[in-house]
Amino acid sequence: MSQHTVIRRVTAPDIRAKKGGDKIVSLTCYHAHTARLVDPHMDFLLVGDSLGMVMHGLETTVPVPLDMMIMHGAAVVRGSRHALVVVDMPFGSYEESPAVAFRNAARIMKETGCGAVKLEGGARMAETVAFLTQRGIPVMAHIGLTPQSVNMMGGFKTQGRRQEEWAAIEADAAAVAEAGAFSVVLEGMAELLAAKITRAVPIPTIGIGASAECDGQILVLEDMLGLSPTVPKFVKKFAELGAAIEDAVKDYATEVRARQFPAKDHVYAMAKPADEKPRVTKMSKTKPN
Ligand SMILES: Nc1nc(=O)c2c([nH]1)NC[C@@H]1CN(c3ccc(C(=O)N[C@@H](CCC(=O)O)C(=O)O)cc3)CN21
Ligand SMILES: CC(C)C(=O)C(=O)O
Ligand SMILES: [Mg+2]
Repeated sequence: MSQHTVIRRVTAPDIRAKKGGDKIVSLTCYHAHTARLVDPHMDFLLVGDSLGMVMHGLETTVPVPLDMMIMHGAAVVRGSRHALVVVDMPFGSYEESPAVAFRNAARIMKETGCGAVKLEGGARMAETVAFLTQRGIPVMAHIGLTPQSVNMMGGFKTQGRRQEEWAAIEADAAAVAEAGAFSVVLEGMAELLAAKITRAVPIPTIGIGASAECDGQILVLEDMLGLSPTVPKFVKKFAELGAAIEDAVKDYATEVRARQFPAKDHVYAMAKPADEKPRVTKMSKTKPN
């Protein structure tokens, strides 16, 4: 074998094949440097439209433009090499018709190099899911709490906590599976409903606020790292990076004001007269990619 082992990226069919097997693990990822760190440990990376809220300070995902998804999607593809990259289709880029959805999904695939797209909606989007998958675009569906419908739901509200809501959500899951989605995100729904859907559909379910009964799990990276100012109840913080960043920033400010930084190690001396070649300054690398 050569020194550089060729790593084949995870594909949408690889994820599909995990139904009922090993857990599928994923996180959202919005840019290249976090992708590099997260990628080796994930089955897929989602460039979620939550990036509009998390990275750009928007109040909902509704205003997120297609170009924003493409710019961050391309960065995540460049920063990763193992995991499947899935890019969210933003509000307004796919609902109008299957043809519009195909045009925009194709742009996302061509301009980012991602391996699949995700869109929100169940039965009402099934025709579009079929249209895209029949034309070469793997689709992850997303049902339950669908944040792009926040203005119809009257807030980010947990779904399926009353039995009478179940039939419609179960029908959504069945419809996107039948239409050819390779997996489906179940967001913000009662545990018993997520369990029932996971048993019923032939494609893997990816839970967020939907219990451990799903075939896989996803969280927003910044939420589990402790970087988001507020998080939904379903988030567990695996680190407190917000506090760590604040500590580092305070230390920097203190040292600059105390004239302790920059110190000797951080400054350039004059070139010696004998030096002919101009010196090339390289940024130090912490880890080879
Ligand atoms: N940072 C971040 N994390 C997310 O998980 C996330 C986003 N942003 N933006 C897009 C959607 C919106 N999401 C949200 C946002 C808020 C709640 C929330 O406040 N839930 C309430 C329960 C509300 C109810 O059931 O009535 C909670 O207490 O957790 C849930 C999901 C999930 N997604
Ligand atoms: C929360 C996940 C599933 C998502 O759609 C996003 O981050 O936009
Ligand atoms: Mg999303």
